[in-house]
Amino acid sequence: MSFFRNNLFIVTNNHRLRVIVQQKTHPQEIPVIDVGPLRDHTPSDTRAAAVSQLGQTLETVGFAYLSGHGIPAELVDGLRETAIRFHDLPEITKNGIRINTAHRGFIPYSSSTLKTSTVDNVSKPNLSDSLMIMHELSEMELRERAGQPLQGRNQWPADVPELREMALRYMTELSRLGRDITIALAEALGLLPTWFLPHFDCPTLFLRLLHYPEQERDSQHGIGAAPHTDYGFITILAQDDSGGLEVRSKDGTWIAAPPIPDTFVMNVGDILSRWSNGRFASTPHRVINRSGRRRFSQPFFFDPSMQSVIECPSSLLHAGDTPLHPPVCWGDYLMERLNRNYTYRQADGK
Ligand SMILES: O=C(O)CCC(=O)C(=O)O
Ligand SMILES: [Fe+2]
Repeated sequence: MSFFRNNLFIVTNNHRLRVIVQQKTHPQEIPVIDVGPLRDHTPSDTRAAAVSQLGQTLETVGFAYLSGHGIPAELVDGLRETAIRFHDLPEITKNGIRINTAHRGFIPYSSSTLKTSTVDNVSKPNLSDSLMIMHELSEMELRERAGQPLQGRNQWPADVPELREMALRYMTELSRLGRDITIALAEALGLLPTWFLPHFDCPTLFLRLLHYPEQERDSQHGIGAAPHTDYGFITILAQDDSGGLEVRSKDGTWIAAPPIPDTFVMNVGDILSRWSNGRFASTPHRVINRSGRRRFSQPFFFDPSMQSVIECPSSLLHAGDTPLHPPVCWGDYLMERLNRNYTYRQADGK
């Protein structure tokens, strides 16, 4: 169908149907937004313009490239190189830090399937493996939060000791960026700039160091990441130069989101979409590694505190409207999804 929709047909004078293939490039679809002005919180015209551009893009596309973010390239590339050293370790070593019940550690192939995907009926596992790192807790926090979901120790690989410091620095820097964006999102919604902040007192952070194996370029078998939306608030992604990330546009076509140097790809997750009563779009995306080599990416998920109750602010509703969703506790919402999508959390291991 999309072939007929996307192309122009003309009947030539010898009655042959000629197809003028219209290369569907979408140069404007995922804009690059300079978030430099968002780092300074004092009101200014440039700040207001960046807030408005971010808001409009997230309402329509749900995805944006962020430039001017101030995160050193040396840190982004350094983390990727360190992640590659981890993925190069023997399988037996990586399996020594297999994912724990606090959702931290190595996730081998075939252990995550997006069964809760609202996009596709997905049953095949994703073709990737990864190291999952979450917010790091001090000894005191570990004691205080003992027994609570997702509050445990990260599992650091002893054979790549530099990974710990690098990943923690990366999470600190990206949390700073996440916070600046959170303030801007409140402003874009017409709320007080600080409106979301109390919900991020103990943010739920995920840094996933993903590796997609080499696949034949035109392989029909296996997809790196099946079409899905992210569960949470916002995702800030760095990817290597392989390409392969695709975003579903409103008309159903898949558009490429290739890497652009010195930018991150940012997208809205389901809980932000829900919080904004559907105003911000949680857009489906997928990964197909057609590069003919391994692909590495590092999504950072910036999410609320586990206890946070997500309820659409009444000022976002027009008179007489009711919210699209009832209030939900973020921690409950998240655990329901993790329990269904990760085989290691299921008693039968399936
Ligand atoms: O690897 C990528 O580029 C995207 C990964 C992704 O969509 C995810 O982990 O949710
Ligand atoms: Fe995703």
